[in-house]
Amino acid sequence: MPEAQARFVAADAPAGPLPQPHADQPLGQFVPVEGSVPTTPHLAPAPAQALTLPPEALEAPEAAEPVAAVPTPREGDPELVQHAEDLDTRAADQEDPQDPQNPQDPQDQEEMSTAPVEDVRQSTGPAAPAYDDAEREAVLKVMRERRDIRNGFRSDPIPHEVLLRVLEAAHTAPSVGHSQPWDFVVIRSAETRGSMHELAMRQRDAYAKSLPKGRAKQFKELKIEAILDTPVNIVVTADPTRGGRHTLGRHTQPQMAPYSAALAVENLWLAARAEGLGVGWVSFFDEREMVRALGLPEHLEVIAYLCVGYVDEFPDEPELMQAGWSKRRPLSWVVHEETYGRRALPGEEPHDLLGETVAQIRPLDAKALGEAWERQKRMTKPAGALGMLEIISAQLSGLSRQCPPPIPEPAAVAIFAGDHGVHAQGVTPWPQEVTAQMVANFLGGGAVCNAFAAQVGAEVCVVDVGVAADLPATPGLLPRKVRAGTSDMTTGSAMTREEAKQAIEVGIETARDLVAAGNKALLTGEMGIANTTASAALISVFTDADPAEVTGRGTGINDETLARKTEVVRRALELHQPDPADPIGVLAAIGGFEHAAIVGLLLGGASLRTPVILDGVSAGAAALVARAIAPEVLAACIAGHRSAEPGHVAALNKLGLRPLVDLDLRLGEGTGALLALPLVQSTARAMHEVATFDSAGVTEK
Ligand SMILES: Cc1cc2ncn([C@H]3O[C@H](COP(=O)(O)O)[C@@H](O)[C@H]3O)c2cc1C
Ligand SMILES: O=C(O)c1cccnc1
Repeated sequence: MPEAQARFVAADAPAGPLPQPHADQPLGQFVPVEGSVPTTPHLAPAPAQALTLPPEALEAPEAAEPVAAVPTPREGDPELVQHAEDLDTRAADQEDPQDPQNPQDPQDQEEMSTAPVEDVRQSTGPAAPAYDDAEREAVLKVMRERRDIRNGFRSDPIPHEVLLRVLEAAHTAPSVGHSQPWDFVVIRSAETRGSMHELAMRQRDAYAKSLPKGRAKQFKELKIEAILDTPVNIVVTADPTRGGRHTLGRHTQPQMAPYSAALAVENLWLAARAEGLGVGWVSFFDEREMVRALGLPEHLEVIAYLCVGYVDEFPDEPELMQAGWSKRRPLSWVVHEETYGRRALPGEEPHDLLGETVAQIRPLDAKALGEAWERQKRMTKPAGALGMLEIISAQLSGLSRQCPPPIPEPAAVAIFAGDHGVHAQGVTPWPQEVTAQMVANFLGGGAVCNAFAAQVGAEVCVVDVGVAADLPATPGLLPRKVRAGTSDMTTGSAMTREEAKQAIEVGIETARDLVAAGNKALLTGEMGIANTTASAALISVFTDADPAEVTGRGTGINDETLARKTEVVRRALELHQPDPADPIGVLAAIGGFEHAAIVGLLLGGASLRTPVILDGVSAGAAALVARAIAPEVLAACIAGHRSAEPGHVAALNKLGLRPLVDLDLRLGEGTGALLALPLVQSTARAMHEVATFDSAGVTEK
């Protein structure tokens, strides 16, 4: 039996002392038949009892919280998120007076600073005093509790003196060369607000049309402006000519004028919060259209259109977070020590992104898993009738620690693109330029993955992790090139170990970005002419299969080229003698940048407890590498489909993953994963929507 799919076997009880697997009741258990993936479910009669995982794949219920020490949340401070573990939970305290990292007086602060400071004037006497605790807390509180408000405005008028204080606060903002480039146009007339509302509605529609379906559904539920609901609207403009041509600090950075005006907006916003006034910043405007509609001088830039009014309440969290549109990024993701990429919070050692990610990967949660099996039993259907999909829904529950699990929508496919030095060995009939050309095609919406993504409502995110050609900046393209293609693995290492790690980190960061942006499922995709050669080499190492068994026809090659490709794989393995116990070494020797990035996407997804649907042979190869780095990564992995490449079958068998779709696809790009997405979503939806025998009054047998 493949190792990992043995995870999903029948057991007596979902929680408590972990039961032994029932060898004779393999519901949904994936049993490979003579080394090939079965095309029909090998389902035994449905067991009456719950299904669960073997002990090693389970996390004891009491250990459901992260093991690593997480700073305790501070009451009334829901917003700060320092570490990834907190992404979905609560914040940590930065200003705990007991915390030696947060000194109270400047003397301590000096002691905490380890950086050598050169040429600093010798200080005499005490430094200027800080605010006292209550004052500082008030300042931090207003920043924490400022909200962008769209809902719950009241029509109560704003007294002049209140509005004046708010505008005065805005007017004290810092500005480039003290140019004070802002103006504030206070709009109260219903007619003007009506015409602004119309402009915004048009842009809202245009934006909605541009969204993937999975997102558009969510967006439809969102209120994006309160132009008509608020008694006062304020237009904040910037005059880029104010102060004359020699404005200090604007010489090389002309954008400093609008930045300054944006700081005035923030001041206004904070002061408004302190007055109990809600502010909503509407950015659904064509700026020039608004300038004309409001009759503003043409040389002004519009920085903000603000809706201001009293509110029923200030929500604890951003409205977009409450709506599941996005998540807050932890502070630890964004603070770098000395150089970009050396992430460390003050007082902490810089942490390694890969190590940190691996440390956060946990097995499926036993409690949620048990609840899922219980719920499956109570749903109005014969036990086990949803076959493999019951297993997936239980996996989603265990992964998210929630039953029913969140419906994995919206979803995004990350297509990692890279080129391959081994292309020089004549392993594919296609020229290398096709990689870059297909990237352009993905971005233009003309590839198969685009059609499938549109059909299932997923976002397409293209990442250049190693394309040979320089790619022009294009919306939707993430430029993350580690190097312009790997080296030829038959003559040396494809990548250095450092490059392989860098590409893994690209994948981790892609997972972080997509999950923080609100995606609830990630899909793997790739583009790289010759990458099936690297996939075959990786799979051979991790499955111990002979290159002849796992090297396939890729884009479609004749027997002669297949024989050459197989020999190329064999030669590379002989040259490097890769050691599967050193997965990053293997990846560096014979992998591709896109394989490494997929490894990172899998690890990143697992660390964020977000399901990752695997596509074809390159994803299978990458999953083998990821599993060798962190075995529990499989908790997040769902095999989307089975590709026609023989290596893919070997990889899935070794991983113990059973594919959801089996249609002889041999394309890549994420196409197989995209086709599987609705199946994964359906199973979660069933958990939410299907009635139980009790609730529907259906008699049980
Ligand atoms: C037009 C075209 C579109 C593709 N889309 C995905 N692939 C797929 O084929 C390539 C790997 O096959 P091999 O190892 O044989 O070169 C990868 O780019 C993979 O994504 C394509 C290949 C081509 C030619
Ligand atoms: O199935 C795949 O993943 C595949 C097959 C051929 C070429 N590229 C990818």
